[in-house]
Amino acid sequence: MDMNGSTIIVATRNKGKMREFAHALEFTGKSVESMYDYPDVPEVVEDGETFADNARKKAKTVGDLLGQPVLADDSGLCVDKLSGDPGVYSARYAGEGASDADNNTKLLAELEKLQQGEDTEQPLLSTAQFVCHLALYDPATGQFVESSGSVEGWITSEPAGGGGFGYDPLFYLPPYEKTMAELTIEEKQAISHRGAALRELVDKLKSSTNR
Ligand SMILES: O=c1nc[nH]c2c1ncn2[C@H]1C[C@H](O)[C@@H](COP(=O)(O)OP(=O)(O)OP(=O)(O)O)O1
Ligand SMILES: [Mg+2]
Repeated sequence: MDMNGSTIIVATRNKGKMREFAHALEFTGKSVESMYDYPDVPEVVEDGETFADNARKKAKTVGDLLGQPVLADDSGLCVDKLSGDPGVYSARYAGEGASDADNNTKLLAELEKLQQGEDTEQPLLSTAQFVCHLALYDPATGQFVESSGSVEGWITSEPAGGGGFGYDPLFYLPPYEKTMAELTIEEKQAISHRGAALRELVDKLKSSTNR
């Protein structure tokens, strides 16, 4: 994969993801661009059945349009007591155009419904995983380089923290006794699904260019 350009284009409009990519890719010395730098690129319909399908679709659609390598991230939250929901529907769990706050409210409502009738009220409602799939697509070759990562935690009924984005305030990490939203960006990067996927992708790119 030819990544010798001076920019890395990420096919996202999520400002929380953008912050994390800019931070994680700072070491490359390249500028990290998002779809806010390419306002004419249309929204890609995320109709895949898996995170991988959606990540590939976003990278390929935007990469073919711009004629440059493009990185895409498809990610979400899989909650065990909800049989893996919201999964690939995480961004629109509370409906099309839902805000993070709307989605968080919906998630707690669904889990609290399941708790009705239980006499013990405890804040940790279910185990859950954040999952991230990355796809880097080069239109010059039609090739993809892909990676993925996940992190295990609990959904808490007591939201906390102002960092991160999305479901982070509800994602409790017992080893830290904190939610993901209470971690610094460095701490989140070190343990998160996206951090793990990014490290795997960078390793793959390094070993392919050193061959
Ligand atoms: O680290 C995370 N911390 C908290 N929440 C997260 C995280 N990572 C993904 N999530 C949630 C946010 C959104 O509800 C969905 C991603 O949906 P996803 O389609 O991949 O992203 P998006 O629509 O926000 O932006 P875009 O498609 O332009 O990259 O999962
Ligand atoms: Mg999306």
